[in-house]
Amino acid sequence: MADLELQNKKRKHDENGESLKKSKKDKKDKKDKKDKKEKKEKKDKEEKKEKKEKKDKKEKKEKKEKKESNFVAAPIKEAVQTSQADIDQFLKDNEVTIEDANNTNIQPAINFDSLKNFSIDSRILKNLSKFDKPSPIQACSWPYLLQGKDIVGVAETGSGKTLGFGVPAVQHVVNSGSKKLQVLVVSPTRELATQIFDNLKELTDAVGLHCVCVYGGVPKEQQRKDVLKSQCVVATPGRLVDLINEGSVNLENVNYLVLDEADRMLEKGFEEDIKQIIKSVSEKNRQTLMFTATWPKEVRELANGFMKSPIRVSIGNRDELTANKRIKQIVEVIDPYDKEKRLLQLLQQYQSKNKDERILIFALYKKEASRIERTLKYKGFDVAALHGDLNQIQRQQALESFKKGDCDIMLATDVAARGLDIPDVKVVINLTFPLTIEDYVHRIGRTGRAGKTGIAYTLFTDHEKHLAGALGNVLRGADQPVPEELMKFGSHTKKKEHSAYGAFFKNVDMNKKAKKITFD
Ligand SMILES: Nc1ncnc2c1ncn2[C@@H]1O[C@H](COP(=O)(O)OP(=O)(O)OP(=O)(O)O)[C@@H](O)[C@H]1O
Repeated sequence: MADLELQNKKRKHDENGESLKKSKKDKKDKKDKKDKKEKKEKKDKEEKKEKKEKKDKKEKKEKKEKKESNFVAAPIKEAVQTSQADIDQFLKDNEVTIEDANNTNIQPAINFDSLKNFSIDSRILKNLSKFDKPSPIQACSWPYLLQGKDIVGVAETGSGKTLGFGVPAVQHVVNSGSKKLQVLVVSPTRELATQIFDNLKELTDAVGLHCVCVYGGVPKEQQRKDVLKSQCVVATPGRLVDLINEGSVNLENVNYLVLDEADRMLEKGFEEDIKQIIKSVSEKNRQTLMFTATWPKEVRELANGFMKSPIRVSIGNRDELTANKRIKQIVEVIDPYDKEKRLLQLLQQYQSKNKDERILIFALYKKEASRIERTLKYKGFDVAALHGDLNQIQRQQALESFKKGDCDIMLATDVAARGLDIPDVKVVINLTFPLTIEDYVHRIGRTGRAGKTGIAYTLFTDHEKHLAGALGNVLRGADQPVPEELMKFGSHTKKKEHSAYGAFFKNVDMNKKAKKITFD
C-alpha cells in the first residue's frame, strides 16, 4: 500500500510539475507573444513615423524648391497700349534696330507708365521717377529682359545702359522670391564695377535685397562676408576668380549674367577669367546679357557662343563704329614733341572758361601719366591722377575728388576710358591716342552723357597713323570735320586682326599666361 501511495503521490507530483511547467510555458509563450506584438506595433509605429517624417521632409523640400524656382518670366498683363504710330515714331527717331530671330516683337516701353504692366516692383519704379522716361536702350531692352530673353544691347556712351541691365536684374530677383545669389555683373575695371554697384545698390536697397562689389586692390575679408548674404554681385574678373577658387563664392544659382563693356571683356587679357566664370555658372537657366557702346564684328560670333538666340538691340547705326554725335570732336595733327606744350595751352584755354566744368586728360601708359601729373602739378594745376602706379585707395580718392569737383582736372590712363559716369566732364583731351579706335570712342564718351553736349580734343601724331583711316571714319560718322593733315596719313583702315577676340574660344594654351593689356 505504502508503495502504491508513494507511487500515486509521485505521479501526482509529476503531474503537478508538468502542469506547472506547462502553465509557466503557456504564460511565457503568452508573454513572448505579447512582447512580440508590442515590439511589432512599436516598430510599425516607428516606421510609420519615419515614413511621415520623410514625406513631410520631401514635401517641404519640394515646396521650398518650387518657391525658389528660377526666374519665371514676369507675367505680362495687358500692357498699357502705346499707339503703333507713337512706337514707329520712337523707333525712327532713335534709329532703333531690333534683330530677333524668333520675331517675338515685344513693344518697347517708351514711358514708365507702360512699365507698370510688366509687374515691375513699385519701389523700383519709384527709384526711376527721377528720370522723365526710359532711355531708348532701356525702353527697348527692358521688355525682352523681363521676359527672360538673352540680349546684346549696343547704344552710345552715356545712354543709360547700366540701368538697362540693372532694373530687370533686380526685378528678376524680386520675381524669384529667393535670397540666393542669382545676378552676376562682370565689368573690366574696379572703378566701373564700383559705379555699377552704386547704381544697383539703390535698387536692391529699395526692395530689401543685397548687392556686393567684388574687386581687387582691397582686402578680401569683407567681400567674402558680404557675398554670403547677397543676391547680386558686381565684380571684376580677377578678384571674382580668386574667390571662386578659394571656395568663398559659389555661382551655381546665378541665372542672370551680365558682361558690361562686353567687347572689352572678350579681349585676350580677360579670356581665361571670363571662361572660368562662365563655366561656374550653369547654362541651364542662365539668362545672358551683353552691353556695350562698341561691338566689333570680331566679337559678335564669339558672343553667340554662349548666348541663347540673343535679341540684338541697337540704338543708332551701330554697325559702323559711331561716336556720340553730341560730342564736338577736334583733331589736331601735331609733332609728338609739342604735345606737352600744346596740352598746357589747351588747359589754359578750357579751364578759364568755366570753373565747374571738368577736364579729363587721357595718357596711354602709366609712366607717361605719372610724368605728366608731375609736370602739371609743377605748373600749378590741381590735378587728380588715375592710373595703375597708384594703389586702390589713391585711385578711389582721385576719382572722388574729381567727381566732387575738389579737382577739376583728372589725368588718367585707359582704366578710365570705359563706363565712368562723371556728369560734369565738359572736355576730354586725348594727349596720346589709345591703342584701338574703339577705345577712342569710349574715351570721348566720358563727355556728352545723358543728353548733354561735350568737347573732345585729340592730339594725333604719326605714331598712330595706322589708325588715321578709322579715326576719319568715326569723325565723318558723327558729322565732324576731318582735318587735311589727318587724311594725309591715308584713309585705309587696317583690318584689325583681333587675335584677342579670336583666341577666346580657340583652345587657348591655358598655361600660357595671356598678355594682359592693362593701362591701369
Ligand atoms: N532714363 C534715363 N533718363 C535720363 N538719364 C538717365 C536715364 N537712365 C540713366 N541715366 C543717366 O545717364 C547717365 C549715363 O548712364 P550710364 O552710365 O548707365 O551710361 P552707359 O550707357 O552705361 O555709358 P557707357 O557706354 O559710357 O558705359 C547716368 O548719369 C545715368 O544716371
